Amino acid sequence: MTDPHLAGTAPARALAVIGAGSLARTLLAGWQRAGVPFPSVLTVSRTASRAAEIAWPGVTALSLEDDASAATRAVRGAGLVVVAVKPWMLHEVAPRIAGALEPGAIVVSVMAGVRLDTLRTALGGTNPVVRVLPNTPSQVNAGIAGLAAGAAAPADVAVVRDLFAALGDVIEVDEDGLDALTMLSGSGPALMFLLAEKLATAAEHQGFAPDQAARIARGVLAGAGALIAETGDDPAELRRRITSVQGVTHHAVSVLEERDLGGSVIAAADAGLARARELATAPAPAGSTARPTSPTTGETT
Ligand SMILES: NC(=O)C1=CN([C@@H]2O[C@H](COP(=O)(O)OP(=O)(O)OC[C@H]3O[C@@H](n4cnc5c(N)ncnc54)[C@H](OP(=O)(O)O)[C@@H]3O)[C@@H](O)[C@H]2O)C=CC1
Ligand SMILES: O=C(O)[C@@H]1CCC=N1
Repeated sequence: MTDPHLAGTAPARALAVIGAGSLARTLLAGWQRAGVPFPSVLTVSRTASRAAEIAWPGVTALSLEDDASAATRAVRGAGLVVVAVKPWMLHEVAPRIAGALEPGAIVVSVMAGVRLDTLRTALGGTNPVVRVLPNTPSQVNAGIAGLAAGAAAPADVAVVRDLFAALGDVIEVDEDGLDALTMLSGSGPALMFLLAEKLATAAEHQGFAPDQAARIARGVLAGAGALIAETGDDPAELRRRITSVQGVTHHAVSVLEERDLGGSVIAAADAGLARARELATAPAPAGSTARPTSPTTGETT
């Protein structure tokens, strides 16, 4: 009889997460919040300090620093394996897990850019592999994820779809669509947070104390998000309701339009798409082992 931890629906499967960084923690927090009852959850990080950060109740956190065979141990007995390391770490992770994957275990890659062909080859070519591109609001079950199924069997795709549906919306696309979604929905929350940061800076520029400026920015972003989520109304319509003829909003928005906000966002989307495509083959960027590298762009590593 098939071990129930290796087959069936997502909640029935033992889960291994390779990587314990920002996205791994986001996903685990979202699944815990949604009450997805995995029979067991193991994570693997490079360092013991990172493992300590994710050793939550119900999570066994292993590290390569403590145990060089941690990745192999984690995937043995797992019916679901989520690979959540930086794209340029795949070459180091794949040899550790390829030979240890259980027959039929579904591998979910959340790595930006890395193509299904590359993943299948690196992992030995026998396990089903599905790519998913989640975002950090998944932590509060308000995420949006792209899913590219490739050649995976419909039953396996359904398991992965259900898993990410617990974290929010799931859009099924081909791999080119997934590369585009990497910036649009994967990085999208960062654009919104950047806008909130700029709003706080503008508030300070106009004389508000830093704590008041932060409250203003947070309140505006949270309030606008709640309004669009709860009403389901079109963002253009919600904006119109704020914009009086020749009023304050009209004047403020005109400044952004004159400076081509729309063109800037399209250019940002194009730059993100180009980088996602580059990540398919790119080596690690310089300084990528130290984190954070930049207070301006705020990379995690
Ligand atoms: N952050 C986001 O919003 C999104 C990220 N992604 C993708 O998710 C992936 C992870 O991103 P993110 O979580 O932000 O990155 P982080 O740098 O925060 O996390 C990467 C994790 O990988 C671990 N790691 C590195 N090498 C190994 C190894 N050989 N074996 C096991 N674990 C290892 C690191 O361990 P240690 O900390 O100990 O070094 C760290 O815990 C990336 O591929 C990214 O493209 C996709 C969508 C959104
Ligand atoms: O910045 C990155 O590369 C990852 C993918 C999308 C969001 N974070």
